[in-house]
Amino acid sequence: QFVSLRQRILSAVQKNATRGDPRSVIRAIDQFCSQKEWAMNVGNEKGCILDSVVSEVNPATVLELGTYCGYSTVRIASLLPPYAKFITLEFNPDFAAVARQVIAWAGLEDKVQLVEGASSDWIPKIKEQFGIKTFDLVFLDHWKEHYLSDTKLMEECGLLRKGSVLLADNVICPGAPDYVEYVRSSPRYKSHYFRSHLEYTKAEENLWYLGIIE
Ligand SMILES: Cc1ncccc1-c1cc(O)c2nc[nH]c(=O)c2c1
Ligand SMILES: [Mg+2]
Repeated sequence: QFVSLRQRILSAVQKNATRGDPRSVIRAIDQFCSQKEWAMNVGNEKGCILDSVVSEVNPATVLELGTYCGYSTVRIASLLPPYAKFITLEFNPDFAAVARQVIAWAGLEDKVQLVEGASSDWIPKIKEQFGIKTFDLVFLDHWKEHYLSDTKLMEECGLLRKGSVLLADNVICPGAPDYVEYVRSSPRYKSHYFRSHLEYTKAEENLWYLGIIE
C-alpha cells in the first residue's frame, strides 16, 4: 500500500545507518534525498553552517521550531554539551512520529524533548513546563508565515536575552520577507546571512543569522 515519503526516509535510516551513530543517520538521509527523493531537510550544505553556529554558540538551551523528520534535530543534539536542554516543536503528528524514531536511531532521545503542537500555543508555556529562562539558540525551520509572529511571541514571553542567537532557514525559498524586514530594521538585532543553496538543489538560499544585542 502507499508508503509516505517520511516513512521511506525512516526506512532508509533503519536500513543504512548504524544505531547510536548520529553521523551515519545524517549521511543516510542526505544520500536518500540526493539520490532518491527530495525532502525538506536542511541538508548537508546548510547543515554544515548550522553545525558551525551550534559549535560557536555552544548553547545550554536550544529551541528548534519545526522538527520534520529530525534531521537538523540530530545534527544539533549531537553537538550539545551534556547539561544542555534542547526542545524541538513539531505541529504535524505524522512528522513527529517519524522524528522520534530517527532521533532514537541516532541514540539521542535523552538529549532532546520533542513536543507536538503549535509553536504559538507552546512558546508561552515553555518557561513553566520546561524550567527554561531564556534560549541561547533558536533554529527557525517550521513555517515562513510564523517566523515573525513566533519571534515577537518569544520576545514577549521573555525567552530571548542579549546574546541569544536566532538562526532561520528558508528566508529566501519559500521566503519570509516580513521576518527579514522586521529584524533588519530593528535596533535589537545584529543580522548576518550565510549564502547557501536550497537543500539538494542549486537554488540560491540563505541561512539568516541574528544576534540579539539589546
Ligand atoms: C517544500 C518546499 N518546496 C520548495 C522549496 C522549498 C520548500 C521548503 C524547504 C524547506 O527547507 C522548508 N523548511 C521548513 N518548512 C517548510 O515548509 C520548508 C519548505
Ligand atoms: Mg527548511
